[in-house]
Amino acid sequence: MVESALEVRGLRKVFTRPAVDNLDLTVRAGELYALLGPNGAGKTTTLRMVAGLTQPGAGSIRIFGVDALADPVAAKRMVAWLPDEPMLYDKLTPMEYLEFVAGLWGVDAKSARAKAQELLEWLALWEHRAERCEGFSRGMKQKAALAGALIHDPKLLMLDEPLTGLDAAMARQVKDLLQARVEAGATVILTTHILDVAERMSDRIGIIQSGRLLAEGTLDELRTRSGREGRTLEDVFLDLVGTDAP
Ligand SMILES: Nc1ncnc2c1ncn2[C@@H]1O[C@H](COP(=O)(O)OP(=O)(O)OP(=O)(O)O)[C@@H](O)[C@H]1O
Repeated sequence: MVESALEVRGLRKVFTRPAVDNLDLTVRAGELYALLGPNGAGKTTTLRMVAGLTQPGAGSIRIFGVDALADPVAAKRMVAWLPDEPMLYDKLTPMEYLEFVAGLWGVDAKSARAKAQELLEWLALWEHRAERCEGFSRGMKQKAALAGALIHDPKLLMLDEPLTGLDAAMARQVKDLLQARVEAGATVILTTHILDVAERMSDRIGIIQSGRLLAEGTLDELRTRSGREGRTLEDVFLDLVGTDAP
């Protein structure tokens, strides 16, 4: 049986209204899972609960079998979370930033430097390794933050809108890196409003609306479910959620 990277059951979070409402999700180990939904559907809130950044009102979260609510420290060691507007220590160079983050995770200095070099090369930041991040473009900062999220080799990587605001070349670098992580055995969950990206990159897709799961499966399974064989993910998505833009 394939081990689940993530099992969310009956997850609930209420602010003034329910943002996540009795949500079930299953993400298999080693897949790239796209979590889609209209604005305000509850995607970020869900992933923030999985990352241990906000407490659910009800429900359970298991990460590689570990109960994330009962044992948050063990769960967090396996997880990386990249928000849509990540925070960077601007006064540091990317190399210093990565060494700093690696230190927080207890990665030894030699492995940290090797890993940092590998990530910065992947993301075309190696030639900027000695420059302070404060002079970086938004896309370069986003890539440096992604490298920081990967420095401890998380088994489960969750990214909120990782490609938004990136030009074509930078988006390609990030997509290639994520795909390489999946090929190396990691599990990736990303949210995106760019449905072409979800269509091309993901193994499976979950669509949520008003905090509830509308559908989950491969693109073909979603097509069959919505009676839209041969159609694009955009057609299927709009059918399932109604006319809301993604
Ligand atoms: N800290 C908060 N306080 C109050 N309401 C919140 C808070 N965070 C999120 N919400 C509300 O919860 C709902 C779900 O928001 P969330 O950010 O999870 O949606 P999303 O699917 O990620 O949306 P988007 O695609 O626009 O980023 C929204 O109605 C939002 O206004």
